[in-house]
Amino acid sequence: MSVSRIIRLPPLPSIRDLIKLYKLRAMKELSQNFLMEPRLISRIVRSAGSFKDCEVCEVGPGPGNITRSIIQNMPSRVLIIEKDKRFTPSLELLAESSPVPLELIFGDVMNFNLEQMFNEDNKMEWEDKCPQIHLIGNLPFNVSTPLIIRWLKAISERKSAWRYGRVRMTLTFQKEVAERMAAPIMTRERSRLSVMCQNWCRVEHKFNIPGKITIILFYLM
Ligand SMILES: C[S@@+](CC[C@H](N)C(=O)[O-])C[C@H]1O[C@@H](n2cnc3c(N)ncnc32)[C@H](O)[C@@H]1O
Repeated sequence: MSVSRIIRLPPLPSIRDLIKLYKLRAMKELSQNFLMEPRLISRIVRSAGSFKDCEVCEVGPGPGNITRSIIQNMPSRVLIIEKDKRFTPSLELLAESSPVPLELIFGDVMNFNLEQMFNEDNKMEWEDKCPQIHLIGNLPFNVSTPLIIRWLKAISERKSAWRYGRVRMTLTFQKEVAERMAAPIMTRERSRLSVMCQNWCRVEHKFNIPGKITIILFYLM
């Protein structure tokens, strides 16, 4: 007998319907832009690897489209950090129907310390295997680059989420920025950003999304 590896969510209105119902227009001034294609969303989540029994923290869930797919991949717990309170009803609805604990935090991820956010039982020694914790997010470009620089500093100090060990991250970046992050030595794209990222992480370019977005998985060295 084959066992399904995807959790089925109870029937929920589609994200498209929720956006209409709660008038969640993407605000261009906040660089908001929602991914609507289910196959693309599930490809992003799959590219992060297995979430089974992991604590997953998603930054910038918006109406919750990536969040739904994360939940379906059987994590032990999901934390979401969102700046824009307009998404409250849509995210609360998802939290109510989620078969795994889903905790909403409203705030700016740039001011957020992930030091106490995860289960102490998931803590690993740095040299040991990666902990069952994953960070994921499709953030606006004006946030994702300063955020990764901030997180690289936290990694170097083994602070914030990296107090729990070599926590993996799957994030989206503007294509040109991603190319610089992943650039091998002696290439045109090689830059200070390449050195900073690759000093601390194994940078894996996963795939490009039409519209100049690139998915990058960071494994820590
Ligand atoms: C590009 S949209 C992506 C929405 C959704 N995850 C998707 O992929 O369709 C970025 C999301 O990040 C949120 N956001 C932007 N800046 C943020 C910040 N500093 N802290 C937390 N969330 C932020 C926005 O409100 C928005 O919901």
